[in-house]
Amino acid sequence: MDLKSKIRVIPDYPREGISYKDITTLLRDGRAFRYAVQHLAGQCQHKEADLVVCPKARGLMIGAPMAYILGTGLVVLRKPGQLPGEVFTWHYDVEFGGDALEVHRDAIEPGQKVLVVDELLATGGTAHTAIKLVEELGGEVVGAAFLIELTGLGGRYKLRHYDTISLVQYNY
Ligand SMILES: O=P(O)(O)OC[C@H]1O[C@H](OP(=O)(O)OP(=O)(O)O)[C@H](O)[C@@H]1O
Ligand SMILES: Nc1ncnc2[nH]cnc12
Repeated sequence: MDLKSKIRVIPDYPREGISYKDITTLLRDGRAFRYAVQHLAGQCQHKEADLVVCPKARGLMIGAPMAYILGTGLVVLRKPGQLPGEVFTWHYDVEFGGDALEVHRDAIEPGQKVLVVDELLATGGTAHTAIKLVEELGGEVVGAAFLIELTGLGGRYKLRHYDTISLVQYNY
């Protein structure tokens, strides 16, 4: 299936110069959604991860069904102030500006094998933060998987010490 044809590209959103990759058009197409998640999960099966860890909002849209297919647990990284338990916080920069993510301190057991999943890899700031949070808690990152990769923004280099896969690539 041509997944690229299911993703809507919106120029100059959320601000001038950003070419926004809108996955809502893929998500509302049942066949495309299932195909994308099954294919990404298929490429990660051999990792034998214990957990999928994904950043809030759009990462969860891909990470949750991936975890379901892989039979792993699911840990969600949230914006500050949205997790009720004791948290660990990490600040980072993204294509659209700065941000921070939090994880529950007891969400990952030392030695657990973790697959980081997000819908899109751009600068790699978000995924790198996810990796740092996992490692801070003693987890072992066995790979990073993305639906979309923007190849011109250096994300893959930022994650160069980790096995990184993506289903659909754009230069920018
Ligand atoms: O590689 P990066 O430069 O870090 O960019 C990629 C991140 O940007 C988007 O998240 P966003 O912060 O817009 O949040 P959302 O998922 O909550 O919409 C996207 O979902 C990735 O997590
Ligand atoms: N160009 C882009 N399109 C959609 N989501 C993004 N997150 C970071 N960069 C993005």
